[in-house]
Amino acid sequence: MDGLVRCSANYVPLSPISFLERSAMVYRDRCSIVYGSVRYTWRETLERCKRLASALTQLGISYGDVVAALLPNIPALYELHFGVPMSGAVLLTLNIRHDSTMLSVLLRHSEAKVIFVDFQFLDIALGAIKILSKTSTKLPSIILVLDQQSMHVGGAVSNPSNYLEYECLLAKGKSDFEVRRPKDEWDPISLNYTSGTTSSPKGVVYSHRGAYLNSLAVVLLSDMGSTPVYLWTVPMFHCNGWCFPWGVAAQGGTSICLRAVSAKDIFDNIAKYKVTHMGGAPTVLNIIINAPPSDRKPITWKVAVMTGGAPPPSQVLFKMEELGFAVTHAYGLTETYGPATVCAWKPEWDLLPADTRANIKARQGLNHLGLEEIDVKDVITMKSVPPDAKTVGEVMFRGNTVMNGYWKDPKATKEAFKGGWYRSGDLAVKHADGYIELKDRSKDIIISGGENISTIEVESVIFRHPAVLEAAVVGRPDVHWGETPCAFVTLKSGHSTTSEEIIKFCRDRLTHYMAPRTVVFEDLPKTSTGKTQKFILREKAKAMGSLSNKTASKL
Ligand SMILES: Nc1ncnc2c1ncn2[C@@H]1O[C@H](COP(=O)(O)OP(=O)(O)OP(=O)(O)O)[C@@H](O)[C@H]1O
Repeated sequence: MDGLVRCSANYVPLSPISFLERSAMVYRDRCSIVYGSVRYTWRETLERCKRLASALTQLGISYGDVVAALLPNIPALYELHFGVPMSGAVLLTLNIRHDSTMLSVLLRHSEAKVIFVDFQFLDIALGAIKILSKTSTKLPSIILVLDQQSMHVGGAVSNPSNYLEYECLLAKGKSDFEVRRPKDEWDPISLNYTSGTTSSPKGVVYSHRGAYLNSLAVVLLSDMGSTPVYLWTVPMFHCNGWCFPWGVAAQGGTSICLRAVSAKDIFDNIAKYKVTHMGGAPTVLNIIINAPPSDRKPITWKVAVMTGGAPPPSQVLFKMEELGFAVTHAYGLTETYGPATVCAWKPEWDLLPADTRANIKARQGLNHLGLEEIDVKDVITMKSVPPDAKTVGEVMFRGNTVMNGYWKDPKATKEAFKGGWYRSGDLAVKHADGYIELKDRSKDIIISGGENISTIEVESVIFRHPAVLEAAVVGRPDVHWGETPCAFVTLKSGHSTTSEEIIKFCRDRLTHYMAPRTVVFEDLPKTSTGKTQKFILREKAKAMGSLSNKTASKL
């Protein structure tokens, strides 16, 4: 249209940096971060983040450089979510459960210039740098985070090799540093490697714009008003803590940081700080509902919990509500900045029986406000599947909260966006109300005698058995059926059962071909983001050999 202009008065690149700047004005003397006896206000957090950004530029960090962090959920990691982008750089949050070899692969691939290392993980980081040094001369500089709080609690923490220490680095920075804003809102703000559940981790690039939009979307979908109290039970290294470091800042909330997560810590901190919001994969919910009575404290106000990252069994949702938590179910991938859908709750469902409500809530729902569209499509024709709750297709996403692409991997990026949609690799059905329900990851689905078996469906039935703590189902190769369902089950402490009983329990509730034919009792291997590593279980099932060789092929 004639006469209209895009200029600095009406167009500013979106960036979550502005959330912090605003909160430092609006909520200046309110508490931003609590970590044991450490406390900051929003004014102090802005000042510390500016000092951090300034100090990084003094180290030679500039636009587009990667700055890595190997830190648990402590204040430094929260500050890096702002300080690094304020220096123009890209934040890479590394999984603290990686070993030196994996870390060296990610540091090489990302070309990180600096790495912030928690004192607990220094040996792992040094191991990674040693491996890197065999093939590269460009090694990241280490900034050691000594963590004052753990020094108080744990006693001796030293800095033997005199690495530059985090607080000393901040002291060198200027508090009046002029923040480097993104030149374009599509500029990268962070780099997140996927969990590596199904293959090697892939480097996913988030933009300032996407981070801004997803942060506001998670605030809205979790009903977060101003000044929430957020308990950090989601790892900030996973999809930037589902965008909550930025989202909580937008609302001037207080972050309660935790170095590690246990049932006791969760209940104690909820009670002590009157927590209003938290999040976690279904494994975290499982920790809560199975907490020993001595660790529990009554929940007498609404604590909103967002769950996602893996399918939450309806039984787990049911028990959480019984304890008084208000659970929101979201679904997404690293490639969608974490949460991308929400099982948006409708008031009329409140009147339904509790188990029906839990079944409804176990569905993954529809796109949140920040995402343009989600669909379940036939991968060949790209047509939407009918909303019949039966036809399975692939979940696909389109919108402003889908990644920019994979870091230094144009081929994989092109492949992921084939057909104009981001292809998730997840299989789902669509219900009559449009809500989607995940059935499996395409790599996990079992095909037995030509029939598809949703492992999520079988697992949710096993979960209902009173002795079962956790369950994962994989395909066991079979000469006759192709595959048969094989369940790996962890029992609750003090409980016992048999394979036959679990099989019968499933056969009473599922069509026979879906019920497991093998049951193994053991602890499930997990990624640090709480996902079961099914590839390890598949290897175990493969090693067992075919059942049909040994028994008559009768389902
Ligand atoms: N609410 C949910 N319900 C069911 N599954 C979920 C939910 N949220 C996430 N997931 C699963 O987690 C996957 C995304 O995981 P993430 O991006 O952390 O890494 P990953 O896919 O496990 O790792 P990799 O791609 O390296 O194998 C989704 O594709 C989906 O299978």
